[in-house]
Amino acid sequence: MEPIAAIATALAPSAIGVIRVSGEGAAALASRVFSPAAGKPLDKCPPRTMHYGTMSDRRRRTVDRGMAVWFPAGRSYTGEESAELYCHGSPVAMGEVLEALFEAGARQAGPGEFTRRAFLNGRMDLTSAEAVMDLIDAETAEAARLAASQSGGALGRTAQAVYDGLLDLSARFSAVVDYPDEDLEDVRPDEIRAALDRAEETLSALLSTAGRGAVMRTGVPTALIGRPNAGKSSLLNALAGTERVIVTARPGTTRDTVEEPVRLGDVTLRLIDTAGIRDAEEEAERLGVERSRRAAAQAELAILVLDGSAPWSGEDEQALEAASAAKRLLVVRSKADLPQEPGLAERFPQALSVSAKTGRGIEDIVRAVGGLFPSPEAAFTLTNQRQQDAVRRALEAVKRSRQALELTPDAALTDVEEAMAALGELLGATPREDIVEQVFARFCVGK
Ligand SMILES: Nc1nc2c(c(=O)[nH]1)N(C=O)[C@@H](CNc1ccc(C(=O)N[C@@H](CCC(=O)O)C(=O)O)cc1)CN2
Ligand SMILES: Nc1nc2c(ncn2[C@@H]2O[C@H](COP(=O)(O)OP(=O)(O)OP(=O)(O)O)[C@@H](O)[C@H]2O)c(=O)[nH]1
Ligand SMILES: [Mg+2]
Repeated sequence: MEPIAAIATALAPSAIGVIRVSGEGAAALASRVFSPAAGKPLDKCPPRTMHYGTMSDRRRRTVDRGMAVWFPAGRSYTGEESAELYCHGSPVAMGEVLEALFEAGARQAGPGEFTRRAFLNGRMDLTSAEAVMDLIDAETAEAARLAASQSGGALGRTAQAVYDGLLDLSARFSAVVDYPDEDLEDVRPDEIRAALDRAEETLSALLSTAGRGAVMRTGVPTALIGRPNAGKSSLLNALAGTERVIVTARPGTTRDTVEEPVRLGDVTLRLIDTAGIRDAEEEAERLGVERSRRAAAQAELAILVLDGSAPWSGEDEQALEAASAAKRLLVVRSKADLPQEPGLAERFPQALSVSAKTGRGIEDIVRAVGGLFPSPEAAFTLTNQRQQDAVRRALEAVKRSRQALELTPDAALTDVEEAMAALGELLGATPREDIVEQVFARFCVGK
């Protein structure tokens, strides 16, 4: 394809900046802008080796000294002939080098265009391409790890295995339907049933993780809920390891919700400190309490903070109710360094006992959160709506096929093809051609 070029690194003064070129004649094109110090032009140097030299602008004046490499077609990221120039990370100098590349025949690459070419050249499926983008955008270490695994094809392989199973099924099916006179090994209904059940199982497992990917990308929205003075703000500070929010001995200190990302073990929480829940008289506090309830309702996790040194009260009751609106609930008894109120432990035997003051029990919270949000298997985690939609459609079609099988096998085949089309979308493959190809390859019809 036509050569494209772009600055691949951030446009900010930095130690090194990389310019990338990909497409037909990329090496020769880069050779007109980069001259190796050793004398031989870059495209005559061995590929995939680094060379030191000078970079020139449009008028062949030296703008930088750096390194360059070229990759032959078939052995590069995009699959096309490519080159990379390693300049000093000066936005201005790199802009000049890029202009020179344009003058030599490249055009500016669009967003994601290198990866799109890698996909078009069959070097990765669509889920891997998406994972490359997810990795770059990852805000949490966990999300980065997931994306790295998926960019290597973990999710794609799972979807591909389901696709291959359905392809095999429909290929046999089609052969029977299209060539009824040929002596073909018949497709046994129980085999079909088993194959469809396997597909359904895997697709269900995939769908059950939907949403988890999105939560992980930015962290788990987590509301700290409790009555005034329970110790919510102190707990946030203890978990964050800094005095992020105001703590005072006066009940009703926190009014507005305050959010702070906190990494606990493998999981990043977006901790939301909230106003203590009670029947507030003053308007600002009342509005604050409303926000607390809303934060809990929208949270993936609520941490209910009960003052371990004080008896259960009606306000705790209200807080428990508010916290229960979250998807998950973790109960903690605070102020473990003070004499404890025995009634609370009886009422909530599972509650963790923590002290923001001494740090006792904080490790238990980290462990509990890790248990609530275990690192999902990359092969089964859908990270976006597109993937979710495609898998949901595939699953529905497989279920329909399973039902149709008992009555109208022809309809069952149509549904299998629909499931494949949905998975094909997920992977970026095209099913129809594959089916035809397999029918002839595997069954030698017409021999
Ligand atoms: N310098 C540089 N670093 C980079 C990239 C890049 O394009 N250039 N990448 C771009 O995003 C990422 C790495 N991805 C890459 C994937 C494949 C190949 C590649 O050349 N593959 C060949 C050779 C494999 C081998 O030697 O075993 C191939 O698959 O045939 C390069 C980078 C991150 N780091
Ligand atoms: N001894 C002891 N005191 C604590 C602990 N945690 C909080 N406190 C005290 O309890 C009081 C209230 O703490 P906060 O963290 O402000 O409580 P809160 O739940 O945020 O209260 P509001 O913002 O009013 O809803 C303060 O005087 C804290 O010093 C603890 O672990 N041990
Ligand atoms: Mg507070």
